[in-house]
Amino acid sequence: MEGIEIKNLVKKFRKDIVLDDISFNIEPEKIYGLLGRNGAGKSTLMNIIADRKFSNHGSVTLDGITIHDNDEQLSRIYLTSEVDVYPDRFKIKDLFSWIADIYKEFDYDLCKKLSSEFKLNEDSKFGNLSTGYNSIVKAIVALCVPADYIFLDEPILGLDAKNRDVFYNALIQTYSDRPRTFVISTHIIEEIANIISDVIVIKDSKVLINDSTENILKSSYEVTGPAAEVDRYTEDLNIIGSESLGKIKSNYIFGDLNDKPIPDTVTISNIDLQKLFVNLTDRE
Ligand SMILES: Nc1ncnc2c1ncn2[C@@H]1O[C@H](COP(=O)(O)OP(=O)(O)OP(=O)(O)O)[C@@H](O)[C@H]1O
Repeated sequence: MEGIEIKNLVKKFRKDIVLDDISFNIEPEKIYGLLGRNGAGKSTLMNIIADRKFSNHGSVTLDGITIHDNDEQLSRIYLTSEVDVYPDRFKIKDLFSWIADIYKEFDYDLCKKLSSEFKLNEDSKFGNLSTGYNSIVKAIVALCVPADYIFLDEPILGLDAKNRDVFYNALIQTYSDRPRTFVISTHIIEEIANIISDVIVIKDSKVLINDSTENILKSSYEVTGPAAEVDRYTEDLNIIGSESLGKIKSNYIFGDLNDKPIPDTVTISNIDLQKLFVNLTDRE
């Protein structure tokens, strides 16, 4: 199989099972949103895929070959670090040249271009960067390394609205210039909904969803109307949440609608990814 294949992965911290026998694939040339509540296991999963943390069981392969202790396969995977791996005293411009020396095909031109778009002061020392600029430096590096599978762990943490826009545009541009896979974990779902081609949702230590954004949105509905009629229409459906305002009720559905005739008083509309996520991950 082409791409990253995660098979029967188990990760425990002492007795806590963070990832419970999960299996799924990450395909070439797609932009994934990796979603999950705080503590769901997104960072842990990305660190295992990048071979920085070990699993208790299971395997991760890239194009059918194990990534574990395999430098050749690992050179095709890049994960932005949540811990600060760069020396504090490094000036940003020296940091960029240093990284360009390590990665022979590092896109130095793009790096310089992004640095200017983000108005990054390359004379600053890494250790003195603000939270936002710390994220920006890591994101710039991630967009310029020559890897085929790039994992960005909360890349927009601390970025202001303008710089989040710069980041999204840079991502779209570099992807269209050189399609490769990006896996982005974030809590700001409404902003990436239009960028990601696919969505992975982790809940209760399992992969709840791994599907195209298009398919997911096509199967997500809000059914609104008088409570009794809404409940009657949706009784056989996969209700993931509901809201009421007086006698009017909305039931949120994920999955197929039934063939029953839709009552005149009931309206059905699609819901956005953010609303779907909140309802799906809110349930016990
Ligand atoms: N080194 C560790 N030792 C013990 N428990 C850990 C360790 N690392 C992570 N955990 C636990 O594993 C779970 C998953 O953590 P992880 O950081 O992967 O979640 P996340 O989905 O990235 O969360 P967030 O969105 O809050 O960043 C959490 O309950 C966390 O406390």
